[in-house]
Amino acid sequence: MALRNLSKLKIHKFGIRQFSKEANLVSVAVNDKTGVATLNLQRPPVNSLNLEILSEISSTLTDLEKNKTRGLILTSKNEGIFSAGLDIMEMYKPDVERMKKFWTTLQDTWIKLYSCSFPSVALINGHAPAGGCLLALSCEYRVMFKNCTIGLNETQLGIVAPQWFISSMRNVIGQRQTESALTQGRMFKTEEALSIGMIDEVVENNEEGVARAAAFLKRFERIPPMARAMTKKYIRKETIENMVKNREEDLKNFVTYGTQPAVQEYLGAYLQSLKKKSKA
Ligand SMILES: CCCCCCCC/C=C\CC(=O)SCCNC(=O)CCNC(=O)[C@H](O)C(C)(C)COP(=O)(O)OP(=O)(O)OC[C@H]1O[C@@H](n2cnc3c(N)ncnc32)[C@H](O)[C@@H]1OP(=O)(O)O
Repeated sequence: MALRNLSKLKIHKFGIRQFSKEANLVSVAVNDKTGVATLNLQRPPVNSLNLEILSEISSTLTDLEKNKTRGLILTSKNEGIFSAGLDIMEMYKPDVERMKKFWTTLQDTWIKLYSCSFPSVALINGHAPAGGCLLALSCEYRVMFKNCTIGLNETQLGIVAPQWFISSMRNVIGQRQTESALTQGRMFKTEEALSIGMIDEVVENNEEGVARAAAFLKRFERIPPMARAMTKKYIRKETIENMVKNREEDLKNFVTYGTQPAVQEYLGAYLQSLKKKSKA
């Protein structure tokens, strides 16, 4: 078994090892035979990404890296919603200190996921707008349920996706499709996402999704992990370096832009529309 730091793991029945740490907004199960970790997002109702869940994702990624995980399946416990993206409550009428911590943690999480040495698959078992789409795009492969939507819809909310969100999409679907998608804030249905290469496979249900994700990860079984990881690092280097170089400025922009009255008004109206929809 390639896993190290076993003090953090406890062995469960059926050959699944589970992190024993008190993480309640995510759960992690590591398959004892394959070394593949499944990271479940579990913040009902919609897995919106607030400071706490991002901190848990971030620390879990650190643990997986230390434990020499052989692969990651990132998915949701709430079938029907992969993640509703950033928790708008973190941006609406914010406490600026928390807002800064929130954004810094999002940056850290993205850096860890985007640059992780192990292969990663997003099993998108529900809608994946905005920040949810970012998480999926940061993985190396995407398997998605039918009848869901995915995309960076920020412009529809009156906000602007940061450069590193844009690069994450451009690196998957190319410049032209990204420009068209982002300027419209377009959400793609599963089949549309497949046709432009935003996702790689469509599945009917969780069982099939897990099998397809595992099949992708199995491709690397005979590839020396070091060579694989270094190759990924070289390919993603420029995108990561650009983000890291500009992260202070990115944080400043987020706070300056996010606290502007016009942006707050848009966010408030958007929150209202979401709440009205859920009450209708
Ligand atoms: C501040 C400006 C800074 C500038 C740069 C910032 C760049 C930021 C980059 C990314 C931004 C984001 O990620 S913003 C989030 C964008 N997300 C969305 O637009 C998705 C919104 N949600 C939905 O479309 C739907 O909820 C869903 C399709 C994901 C699920 O639909 P469903 O019908 O199942 O659920 P409800 O719509 O009834 O929602 C239930 C419940 O959750 C609340 N909710 C939903 N999404 C969010 C969210 N992202 N943040 C906070 N809260 C959310 C919704 O209001 C309902 O609440 P109530 O039960 O209280 O009514």
